[in-house]
Amino acid sequence: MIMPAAGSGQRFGSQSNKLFAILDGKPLWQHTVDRFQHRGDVRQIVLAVSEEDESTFREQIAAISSAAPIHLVRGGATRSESVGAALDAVKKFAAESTVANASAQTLVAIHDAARPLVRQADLDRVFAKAAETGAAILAAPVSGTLKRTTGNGSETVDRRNAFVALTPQVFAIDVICQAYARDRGRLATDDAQLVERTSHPVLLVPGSADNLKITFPEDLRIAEAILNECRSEFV
Ligand SMILES: Nc1ccn([C@@H]2O[C@H](COP(=O)(O)OP(=O)(O)OP(=O)(O)O)[C@@H](O)[C@H]2O)c(=O)n1
Ligand SMILES: C[C@](O)(CO)[C@H](O)COP(=O)(O)O
Repeated sequence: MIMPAAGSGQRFGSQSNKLFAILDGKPLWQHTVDRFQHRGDVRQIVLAVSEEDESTFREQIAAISSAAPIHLVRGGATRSESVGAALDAVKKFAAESTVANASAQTLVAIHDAARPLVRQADLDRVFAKAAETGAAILAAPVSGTLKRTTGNGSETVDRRNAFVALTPQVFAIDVICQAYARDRGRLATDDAQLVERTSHPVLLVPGSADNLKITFPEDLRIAEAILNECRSEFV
C-alpha cells in the first residue's frame, strides 16, 4: 500500500494538514489506514509525508497498534512525486522480501490518505481485477451532465463511458514501476494516467460514490454522516 499524505490541504483551509483533522474521534489518516490494516492481504503501508508533518505522523503512529508495518518516506511537491518516492521504498521491500517470488506476485495499491471511506467490497473487487489484469482502479460513473467551458460559453460533454477516477489504483509492481520510470515528474493527477501512457490497459472497477476525497471543510461533515450511517461497510 502506498498512501500519498504529503499535501498542503490548501482547499481545506486549515493551518495544519487536513489529514490530522478529527473524524469520528481520531485523525482522518488513521481511518484510511484502518481500511487496509486488517485485510490480511496488505504486507506493508508506505506513507509519503512532508518534512513538517513527519514528527506528528511518527508520534501518532507510535500511539496506534498496526497489523501491517507503516513506513514513512519524504513526499514531494506533487502527488506524483510523493508516490514516486514511496514506490522506491516498495521496490526495495519487495526485493528484500523473504516471500518466495515476492516481486513477481506483488501488487502495489496507491490510495489517497484523504479517502477514509473506501468500502471493503470495493477493495476486494479492485484488488481481484488488478491481480487478473495488472492494472485496475476504482472509478465512479458520472451521474450528472458534464459541461466544458468554451471560448464564449460552454458545451456538453458526452458522459457515456465517462467515470471519475477514485483510489485505490492497483497495479502489478513491474507495471507501475515502468510507468514511473518512464514518466516520473511529468504532470499527472493520478497514477493510472502514467500507466495509460505506456499503453498498458487500465481496467475501471465501478466503486461507491461515497469513497470521497476529503478536499473541502464540508467534506469532513459529509464523511461523518456517511460513517455514522453505514459503519459496517467500512470495517
Ligand atoms: N505533493 C503532494 C500533494 C498531495 N498529496 C496527497 O495526495 C492526496 C490527494 O491530494 P489532495 O486531496 O489534492 O490533497 P492536497 O494536495 O493536500 O489538497 P490541496 O490540493 O487542496 O492542497 C492527499 O492524500 C494528499 O496528502 C501528496 O502526497 N503529495
Ligand atoms: C488521485 C485522485 O484522487 C483520483 O481522482 C485525484 O486525481 C487526486 O487529485 P488531487 O488534486 O491530488 O486531489
